[in-house]
Amino acid sequence: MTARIELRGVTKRFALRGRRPLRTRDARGRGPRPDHTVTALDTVDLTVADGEFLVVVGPSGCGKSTLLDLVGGLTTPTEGEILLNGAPVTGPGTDRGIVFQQYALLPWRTALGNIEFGLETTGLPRRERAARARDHLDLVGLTGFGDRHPHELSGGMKQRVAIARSLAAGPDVLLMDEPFAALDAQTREGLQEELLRIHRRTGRTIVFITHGIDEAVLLGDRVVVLTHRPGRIKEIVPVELDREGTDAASLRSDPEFTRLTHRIRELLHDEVALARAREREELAA
Ligand SMILES: Nc1ncnc2c1ncn2[C@@H]1O[C@H](COP(=O)(O)OP(=O)(O)OP(=O)(O)O)[C@@H](O)[C@H]1O
Repeated sequence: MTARIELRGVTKRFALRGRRPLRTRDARGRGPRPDHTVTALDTVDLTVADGEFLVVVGPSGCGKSTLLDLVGGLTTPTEGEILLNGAPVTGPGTDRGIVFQQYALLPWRTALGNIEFGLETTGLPRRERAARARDHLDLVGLTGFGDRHPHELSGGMKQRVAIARSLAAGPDVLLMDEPFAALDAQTREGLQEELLRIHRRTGRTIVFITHGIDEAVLLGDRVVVLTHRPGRIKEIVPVELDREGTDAASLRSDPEFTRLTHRIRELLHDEVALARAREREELAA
């Protein structure tokens, strides 16, 4: 297995500036004591293989977005290190594309213009940029919509443009933070299939965050289940479904699909309850 991304003992703590300290217990349960930091992630070790589709699930506030931001170089670990292609991550780079829940498209630019935007810092000649943007518009199934502005596109189309923009810059890794969460169920299902197709065609490494257990099993080669905060790896569930030539509806009716969703739901159940209890404790403190 060639490692594309490696997290080694990654801990991330945030300072609670201008906020009441949390009252936390130490690892032995001693306390609670006032704590002026919040530990989002605690000693996370994780390797993502080249070309892998890795999905991360966990209760709200357990550090999923933090994990993605760290790999994206938008923030730095408090302890530990993150390697991309064997080299430490020191900041953002065109080798990683990020897609958020909100499309973050430029409203004054067309779909093609938005895709090209990601290429403007690459030094590619203009004509090549235009050709590459068009290829990626086709890749996400938006041929013919290149001249539309974001307000003329549906939510699903906007997210396709955002995915195309991220892919056009030729990243090794696509980081996706709940990219389909704001979409209606039908659009989401369409985009899930589209993303699987794109993954097959491009062989890119994808790290994908979701709250959807179905979505996790449908898309992931492995599903990482995080504990409640501070996020630690609770379990990594391998998904061995034969997706080749199978549509999402057939996959969903596969008994193995049901077994896997059940397993992940079980793993999450206690963590969600513990996360809620912690929220209540912190509010009351
Ligand atoms: N910049 C920051 N400053 C202080 N605390 C932060 C900061 N960013 C995140 N946190 C805290 O770190 C913890 C993890 O946040 P994060 O957004 O990574 O969780 P998440 O699992 O993505 O949550 P959700 O599922 O609700 O999106 C939370 O308690 C959050 O309040």
